Amino acid sequence: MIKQYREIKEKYKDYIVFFRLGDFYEMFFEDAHIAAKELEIALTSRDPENRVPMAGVPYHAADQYIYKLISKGYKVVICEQVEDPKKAKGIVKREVVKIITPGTITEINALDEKKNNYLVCIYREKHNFGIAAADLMTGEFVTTEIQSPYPYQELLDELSKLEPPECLVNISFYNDEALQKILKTNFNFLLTTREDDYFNLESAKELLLSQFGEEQLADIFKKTYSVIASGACLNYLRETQKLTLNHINSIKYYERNEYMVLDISCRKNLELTESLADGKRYGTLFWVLDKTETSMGGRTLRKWIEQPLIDIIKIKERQDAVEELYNDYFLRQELKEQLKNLYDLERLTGKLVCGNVNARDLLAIKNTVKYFPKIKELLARCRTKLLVTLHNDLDPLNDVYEILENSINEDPPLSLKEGGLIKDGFNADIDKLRKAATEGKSWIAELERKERERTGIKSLKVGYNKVFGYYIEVTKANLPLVPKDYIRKQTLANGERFVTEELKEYESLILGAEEKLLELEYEVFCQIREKLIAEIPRLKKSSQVISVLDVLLSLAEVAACNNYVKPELTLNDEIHIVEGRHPVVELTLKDEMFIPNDTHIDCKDSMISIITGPNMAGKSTYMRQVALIVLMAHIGSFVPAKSAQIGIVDRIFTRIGASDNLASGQSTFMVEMVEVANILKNATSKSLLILDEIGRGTSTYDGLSIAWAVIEYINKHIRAKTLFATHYHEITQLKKLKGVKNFKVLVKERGEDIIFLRKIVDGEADKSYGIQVAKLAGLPKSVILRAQQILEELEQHDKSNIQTEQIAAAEDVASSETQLNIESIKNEQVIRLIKDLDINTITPLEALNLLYSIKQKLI
Ligand SMILES: Nc1ncnc2c1ncn2[C@@H]1O[C@H](COP(=O)(O)OP(=O)(O)OP(=O)(O)O)[C@@H](O)[C@H]1O
Repeated sequence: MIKQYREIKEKYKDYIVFFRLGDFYEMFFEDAHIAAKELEIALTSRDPENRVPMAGVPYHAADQYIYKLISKGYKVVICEQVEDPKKAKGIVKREVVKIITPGTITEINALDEKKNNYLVCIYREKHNFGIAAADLMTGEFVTTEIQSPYPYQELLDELSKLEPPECLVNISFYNDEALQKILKTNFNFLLTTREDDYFNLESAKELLLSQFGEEQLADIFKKTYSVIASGACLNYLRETQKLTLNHINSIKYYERNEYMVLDISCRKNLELTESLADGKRYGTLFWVLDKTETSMGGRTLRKWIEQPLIDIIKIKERQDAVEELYNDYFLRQELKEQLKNLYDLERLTGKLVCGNVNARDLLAIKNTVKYFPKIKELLARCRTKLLVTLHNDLDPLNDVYEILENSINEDPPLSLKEGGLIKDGFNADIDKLRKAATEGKSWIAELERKERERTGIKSLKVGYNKVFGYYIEVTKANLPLVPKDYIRKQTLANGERFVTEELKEYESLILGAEEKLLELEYEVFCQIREKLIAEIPRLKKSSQVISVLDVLLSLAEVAACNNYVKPELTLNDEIHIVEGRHPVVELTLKDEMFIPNDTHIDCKDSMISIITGPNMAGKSTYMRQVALIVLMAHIGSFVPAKSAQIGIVDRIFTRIGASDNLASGQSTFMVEMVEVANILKNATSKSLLILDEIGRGTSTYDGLSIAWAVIEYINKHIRAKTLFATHYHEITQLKKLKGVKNFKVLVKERGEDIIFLRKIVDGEADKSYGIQVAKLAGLPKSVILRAQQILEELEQHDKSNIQTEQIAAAEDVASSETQLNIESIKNEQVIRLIKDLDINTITPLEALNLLYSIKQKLI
């Protein structure tokens, strides 16, 4: 066994080998050490001398252990026991049946159902990147390309959208240390590498053709880098997956400019799907908007949030559908009631194609499609375009329901080899077998009764032995009564044994019934599965309809529960929000009421809002709220406001807070500047910029100058709608520029304390109130007092500096006088030199030297 293990390990060096042994998976040597440490399980040994360290996990609980290892970046190979045909019966060998890496997890139950699990493949050639992403569970396969002089940022943006657990890259890409560092510091995925020749255009084309067919590929084949990445991605899947990849049957090329661009820091800062605090869902926009009933709806909503639309027509279609569901309370609740019953049809369909569905999965499919006719009936009441399309596209799948309803047992076992899968009445042979197996004995008793009656032999009995099987025994005295159709089998001392055609037929049924029943049930199950596989395109289409419907219902429900309003979308580059609120903060505030605020920005007179105000006043909340409202409007959602007019925005950029990125070797300030540089490089007049305290990571004057220059640059060159929060009060002087306006957050002073009013009004703040905020935060009294003292001294110092400046200015005047005195001194020295001069005796050389000396004195 250890020999087999070593052989497999030799081939799969970087993997943890799960070796099946009866009811356990065992791991040996180094794998055992890793498993014991990472899974917190006991490390034992296989032999008494402790030479073979071993760790084991139970077979039925293996999923969760595998998931734990995979989420820590390990790769796993599963080996199952199979009979070795070359060896004597009973001897088993182990075969690799599955390779699991973070991007190719297919059946792990512990996975987040509301998240796609992509294997992403990146092919890089100079500044060109091909990206392909496959989700094995849903069968989704998408690809795109990046070709730009500044591709790193765009690559990061794309990856942050896909959030893959594993990335396959070509080796020369991997060898680029700078890029590798950027990837490693920004993401937590497993980087898998393959040699460059793995990324080959010609073999990629061949592979793609065999997977997707010519029709789908005509346009994609024009995108060389996409083709190479897609081919390598597919190759890797084939390499790692023993199961079929038939469910990956469509490929989509997406243009990145179909969606609003949200860069990586924007996704993080706005806490779209993961909170800044702990990476969890609580406190994010997704958390607020997710009232979906199905996992597939949850995944779709997540995608909508991560990819807001920019096509106003498509957004309005979504909005109108949300509005209809918002207005019709009863329809909404009735539809939600239906959706509550549905299973994850998208993933079930994925499993179906992989060929690894069990009877319970088929039952789940049946119990999902069962509700489709009712959902379709409810949708028939809708009038808006998108809901009408959903109604038309929803296939009620009555035939699929019928097949499953008639065939699959209500409570089938997990295993496909234990029987109990198929309902009575579906297949006559199964019925017979089952009857024979379960009712064999009573059938024999019944036969005995029937034969006694027919022959009139009261002592006739049906018996069984291993040599002849079932027989009819008649005593000597009764032999004349034996009917003609009895076939003699054996003569005994006091009687004879017979068989009949009917008995022989039933005997074979009874004897092999159990075994045959299991075989036949499995066969019939496979036939039903094949029938369903043929219906996969219909199943897929309907699950897409349900996902979209679920999201629309969720958006309508959230809008109704949280008092949102339908924003008016425009193409006029203006944003007007009346009484806007932060969708997350308003739900998480405990003791305070959320104070709404207005926003009016455009590309002309109100292009840049400079917002000043004390710490904790609500500047960041306000700016994030504007960005979130704009983003929500672009996904088709209603927004937390009294009214809103939102002009279509191509990108939202945020630079918020100082996030240390020590692992990348970059200081806080450096990170900040890289982000600002990215914004200035990529923002357009259609973008929304949220800039919070730019420049605070360096000395006051440097920071102030940078902030100042950035605003001037945006105002002059980019002309993007901008919200700019700052503590540098000097910046407010920029209001003299056309398009720049000052706002402040109101606070009220009460004695030494301040009260936050959270209201944004025109004008500039006059004070920072930093010490009052520190006091609120609970800094020791002595520290607060000392801080106040220092502040006073500094302010005093500032005042005396001003006085010093005045004195200095006066001294300037004085020094100009001093300069005059020096002139006269110099003149005196020159006069003394000339006074001793005798014009008759001086040689030409002496005259020259004297002239030089005079010059020296005068300069
Ligand atoms: N409009 C509002 N209504 C009610 N509470 C609010 C509002 N805005 C902000 N808050 C509360 O005030 C807290 C601080 O707000 P925020 O972080 O936006 O302040 P800030 O001005 O950006 O502070 P700093 O300058 O220190 O970063 C928030 O966590 C929130 O609890």
